Amino acid sequence: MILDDIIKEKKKEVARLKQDSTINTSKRQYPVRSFFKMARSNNKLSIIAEFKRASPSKGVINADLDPKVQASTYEKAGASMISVLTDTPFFKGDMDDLIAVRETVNIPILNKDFIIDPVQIDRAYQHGADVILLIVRALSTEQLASLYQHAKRLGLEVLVEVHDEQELQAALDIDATLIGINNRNLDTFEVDLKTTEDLAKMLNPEDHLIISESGMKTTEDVLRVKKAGAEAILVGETMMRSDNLTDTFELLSGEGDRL
Ligand SMILES: O=C(O)c1ccccc1NCC(=O)[C@H](O)[C@H](O)COP(=O)(O)O
Repeated sequence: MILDDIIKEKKKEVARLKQDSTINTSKRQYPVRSFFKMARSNNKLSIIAEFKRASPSKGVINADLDPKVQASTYEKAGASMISVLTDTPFFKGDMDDLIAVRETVNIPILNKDFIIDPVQIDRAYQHGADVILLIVRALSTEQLASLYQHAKRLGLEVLVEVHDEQELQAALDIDATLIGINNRNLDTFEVDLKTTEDLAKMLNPEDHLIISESGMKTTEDVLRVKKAGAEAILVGETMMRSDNLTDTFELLSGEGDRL
């Protein structure tokens, strides 16, 4: 299973990070921005645009893009947040990508990685992330609760990612507010937007902000998850392959034609 392989690598990375004396949360130079407030004050769907060079399901997507150029274009095109994949072995990203994006834009930044230890949260915080990702599938109940609390203590928001009812219950048990419903099954890589339709029914929009993640390519895709209750979408591949991001944003806002 790919997630097991990724977590194996993360354990090695965490061991290295624990020896890294430059990780220090007091070194953060940026204010923490709230994605939740931004999305709630937005009277339309919020778009989270992802910087993702490669992925296990698609291989290399676009290895050569400059994170500063791409981030600046995302911000100008109307992104509410930028998700930066900082995993190297499987996604060909790194923390320098996040640092470059933080230096370039003013909107919130999500550090998309496979977090299993507080040291990864400290590193994300130090370098200017505003939101971190916790994938329920990758964590024990205890790890999920303690990593969530660690991030909240630093003032970060936490996107808690789920793919089925049991995982959603785990997210509800820790009182998560930002719920990412991943339409991609991380075992099979199959993408089904019905995942958002099914799980969103279990959530109360007053208490939870639903972010539909993965597999969105067309206006119809977006309208479908929006109708199911998503207030935000997280889009990687479609953004990274786009040669006209203004058009892509228009289409994914539900304001244009089929991509
Ligand atoms: O994208 C993958 O292949 C993948 C494989 C294993 C774990 C995570 C994976 N993706 C991370 C993501 O959640 C997506 O990058 C994100 O939702 C955007 O998806 P997409 O718009 O389909 O690129």
